[in-house]
Amino acid sequence: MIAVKELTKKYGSTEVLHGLTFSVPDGQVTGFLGPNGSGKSSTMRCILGLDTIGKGEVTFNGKPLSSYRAQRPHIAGALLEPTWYMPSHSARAHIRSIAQAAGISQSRADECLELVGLADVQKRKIKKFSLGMKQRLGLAVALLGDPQHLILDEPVNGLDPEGVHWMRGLIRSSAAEGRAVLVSSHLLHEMELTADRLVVIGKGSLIGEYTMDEFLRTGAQPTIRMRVADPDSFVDATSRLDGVNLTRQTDGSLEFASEAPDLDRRLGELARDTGAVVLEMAPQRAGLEQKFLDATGQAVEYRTQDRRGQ
Ligand SMILES: Nc1ncnc2c1ncn2[C@@H]1O[C@H](COP(=O)(O)OP(=O)(O)OP(=O)(O)O)[C@@H](O)[C@H]1O
Repeated sequence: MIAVKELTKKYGSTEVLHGLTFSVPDGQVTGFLGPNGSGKSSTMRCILGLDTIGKGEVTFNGKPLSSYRAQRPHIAGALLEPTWYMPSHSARAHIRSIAQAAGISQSRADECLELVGLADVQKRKIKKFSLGMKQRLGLAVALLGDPQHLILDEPVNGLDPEGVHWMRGLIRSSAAEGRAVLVSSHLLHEMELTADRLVVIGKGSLIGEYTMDEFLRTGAQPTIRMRVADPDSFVDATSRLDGVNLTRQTDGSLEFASEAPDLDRRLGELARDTGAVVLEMAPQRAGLEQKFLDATGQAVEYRTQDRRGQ
């Protein structure tokens, strides 16, 4: 487990992380979300000891990363941006030199290239690699030490749909094997499919730490969308229901929201009692994107101007 406690970070005299505390438990994927400039990359660099920390501490299984010395590649693997490489080196030369410096066997380096699907192009110069191939190579390097903790900054950047699908599988299986995985992404739908839990930050401060279900449920009224054959008469009948808010949608469907947990049963019984022909009935839940915008609305540093001035 990675534990981040009261982490502060300054660039010059400007403090950009203000006492962040959160954890990245084993066996789960923790998504790391925040608007642009909120401090995700800085936090990841501090966790890995690549940037100096102001106050606070970061521990891996209860100990600072610096105390692991030679075992370090087995404790933490990371894919950060930008990945350092020599353009004229082949993928194989690149990963083999890093493996050698870390005391890891050449055969493990080859195995990692295989794992990320680069075995066939291992002799090609990295300068000829696409962004997605460089991401795969960066991941191969992160996996070299078969680390217990994985830290991935925007890992699906530049990947095509097949690559995104593959990366999701790799992240999920890494956690399923017991690793603690911290992953940032701007692709919120992707995060919804990949992460078990979320750490959300804004302007260098923690907004919250949630399970994915908790985050998607918070603040939302249960809502059900219905399509019925004769919406007008069904709308009249719904005046019998207490505490239910109705919104008529432009496509003719009806959206019912209520704090009551038995909204689906009440609507179903009403349809039965009034003989309404139900064409569709489905619970709605706010997606991660809407939840993210709601949670971080006050903490956005760089906001797009709405051209309509609204
Ligand atoms: N090397 C640096 N020197 C000075 N300020 C920096 C440096 N790196 C980051 N910052 C500042 O620290 C703050 C956090 O930046 P950081 O890159 O960590 O955010 P982020 O959440 O990763 O952003 P994004 O989503 O856009 O990648 C920003 O205000 C940024 O301008």
